[in-house]
Amino acid sequence: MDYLADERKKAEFDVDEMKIVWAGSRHAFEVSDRISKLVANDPGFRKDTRTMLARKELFKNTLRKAAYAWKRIHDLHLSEEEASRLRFYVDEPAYTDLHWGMFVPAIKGQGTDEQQKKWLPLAYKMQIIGCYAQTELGHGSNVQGLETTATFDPQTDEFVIHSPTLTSSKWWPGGLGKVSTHGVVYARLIINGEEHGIHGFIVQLRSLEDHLPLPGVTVGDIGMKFGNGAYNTMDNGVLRFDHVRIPRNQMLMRVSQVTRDGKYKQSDVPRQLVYGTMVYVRQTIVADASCALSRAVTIATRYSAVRRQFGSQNGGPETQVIDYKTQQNRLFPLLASAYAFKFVGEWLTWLYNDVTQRLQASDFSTLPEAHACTAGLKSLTTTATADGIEECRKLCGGHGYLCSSGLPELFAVYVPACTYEGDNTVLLLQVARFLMKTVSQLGSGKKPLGTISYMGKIEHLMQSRCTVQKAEDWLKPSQVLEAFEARAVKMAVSCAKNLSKFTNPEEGFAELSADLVEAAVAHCQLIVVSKFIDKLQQDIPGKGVKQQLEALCGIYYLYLLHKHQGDFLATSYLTPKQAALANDQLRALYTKVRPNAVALVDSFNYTDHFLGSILGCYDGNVYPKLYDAAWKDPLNDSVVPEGYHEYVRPLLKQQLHTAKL
Ligand SMILES: Cc1cc2nc3c(=O)[nH]c(=O)nc-3n(C[C@H](O)[C@H](O)[C@H](O)COP(=O)(O)OP(=O)(O)OC[C@H]3O[C@@H](n4cnc5c(N)ncnc54)[C@H](O)[C@@H]3O)c2cc1C
Repeated sequence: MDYLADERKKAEFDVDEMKIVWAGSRHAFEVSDRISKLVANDPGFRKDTRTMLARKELFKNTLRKAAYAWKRIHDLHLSEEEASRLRFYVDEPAYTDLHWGMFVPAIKGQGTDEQQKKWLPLAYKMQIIGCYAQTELGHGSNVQGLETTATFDPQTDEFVIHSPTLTSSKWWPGGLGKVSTHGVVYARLIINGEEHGIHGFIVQLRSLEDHLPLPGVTVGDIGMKFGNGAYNTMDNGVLRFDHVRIPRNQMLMRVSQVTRDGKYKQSDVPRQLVYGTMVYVRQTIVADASCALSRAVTIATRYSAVRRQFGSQNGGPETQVIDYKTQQNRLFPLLASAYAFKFVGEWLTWLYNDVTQRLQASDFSTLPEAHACTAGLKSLTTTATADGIEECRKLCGGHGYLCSSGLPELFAVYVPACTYEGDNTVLLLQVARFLMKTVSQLGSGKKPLGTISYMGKIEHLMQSRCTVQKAEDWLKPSQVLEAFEARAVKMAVSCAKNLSKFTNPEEGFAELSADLVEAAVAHCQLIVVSKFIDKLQQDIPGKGVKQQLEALCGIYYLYLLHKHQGDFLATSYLTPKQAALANDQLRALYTKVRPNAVALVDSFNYTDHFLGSILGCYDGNVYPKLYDAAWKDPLNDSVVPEGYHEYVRPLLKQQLHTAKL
């Protein structure tokens, strides 16, 4: 029986068409739909309660699943697109993620054609398994502080890779601890006693015969991480080198090279190419954010429609918690954010392709802007998603704290996204530097491009005032864009003015860094809002689909406007009355979205297998499932718990004796 059938009947739009919008195209929907069902119905991918497994068992289980996934991909002759969907739906953080997500892109982005020809076929066939070994015990964000050395030996035409200090130990690379045979290792290049900065080297770590570490290599796992199951399926590792020798041609030499006679030279390929890889990796992280958030929101929305508390009138049923305005005010902006992040992620994929094409034509004009924008969006979307998953847990009350809700695990797996591939605050500071540079160049005739082009309208934006007179005026895209642009410009200009008061700019940057981060956030929120609005300019078929997306877009920007109204008021763009009208419109949109909420999360098309949540199950039959699951807990495998007679009974006996009962 479908306990959410009545909710589904309320939908005012074509859910099947919305599924296609969410997937990106009909083709993408069909592939995703087919592969998600294939995974859900294959007993080899059964979801176990990972939290109940000890670490060794957990890891073994993950190895089995990842290997099984690999086998299925081969047996079924899946295309690369299908294979990547399969790995996604198997949903087990494993060495394969980093092999495909970091090791392969690093070789593609930084290896010469010859190096790619040699290493990529081995990596594609998984005859070697690779990790990405950059971070060390002593340094992560500050890459220039890495201490591992790669010293060129002209006698033997080799590099000697060495870890000179404890803090130079590689620390964190996923897949390194137990599985990888190779790594792209980042180290300081030294030739003839002279330093040439940090470079990547392909280093074999373990034997391809018996998988033992090669001489001079000390490697292991760094230990348990946050949560019990979660990211502990991954073998994040520690690695030390004791004068390990590798051939010269294993330095990744697309951008800079070391010749046979020990000369260091830049190749024809410009250094900026490395940014292309970063843009690629970060756009995948933004796509992951929309996925993780939509998953949490599905669980919280379905459960909020099932759960009833208070408000019974004349003996009727109690109120569904989704009908409380406070619940809507916490849940619907997250639902809207999931869609917003999806669309900005799609646009980032376009941006990556555009940047790649331009780079091939030696056009680097858009690269700094693309770099700042991917760094900022990675930061903005992962922070909002991590916070959003935790909010969804709270939206599910007590039951959200049970592992069977799927939310604790989702949170524990997701939250390191705020740290890996660049700490979110450090990334926002990079965006702020870019903003300050743009402001400083405004008078020079250099035209700001792409997502920063609004800075070209600085004179107008600095003077402009909001013209909203009634709540519905907040539905005009041009009005909304101007509000977000004016806020972003004014915050950036205010930072630039304050910075100019310092004689030492770096001192000023450090002192004002908290304000700079806020200006960067304002800029990034503008990007997300504008890409959502752009999406709505496209032809979107299907009854009511566009209207629902318009309502979600409105919720996204009006919620931000309400949350950050201090910014908008302080920059004098809005009056308090106009801010209040924005809030009135926001409430009206909640009412519009409410009957469609369950259908809007159905549009993500997640199987129960993928959701892994009793609270989020499609049929809404939550209570019997929770009750049954409780009895499967290992603690319930006998009536009297192990340890009771040993520890509790003697104490009890003692108490009974003293109390003379
Ligand atoms: C689950 C997980 C997987 C990972 N996988 C890999 C991997 O596969 N390969 C790999 O090489 N690495 C990996 N890492 C490491 C990761 O990339 C680093 O942890 C990350 O870059 C942050 O660096 P850090 O640890 O040095 O943090 P720190 O830079 O030490 O951050 C500590 C605090 O200092 C603040 N801070 C730092 N610098 C500044 C500044 N200039 N101004 C203001 N505040 C600052 C930060 O905001 C943060 O609050 C992984 C990490 C995790 C958690």
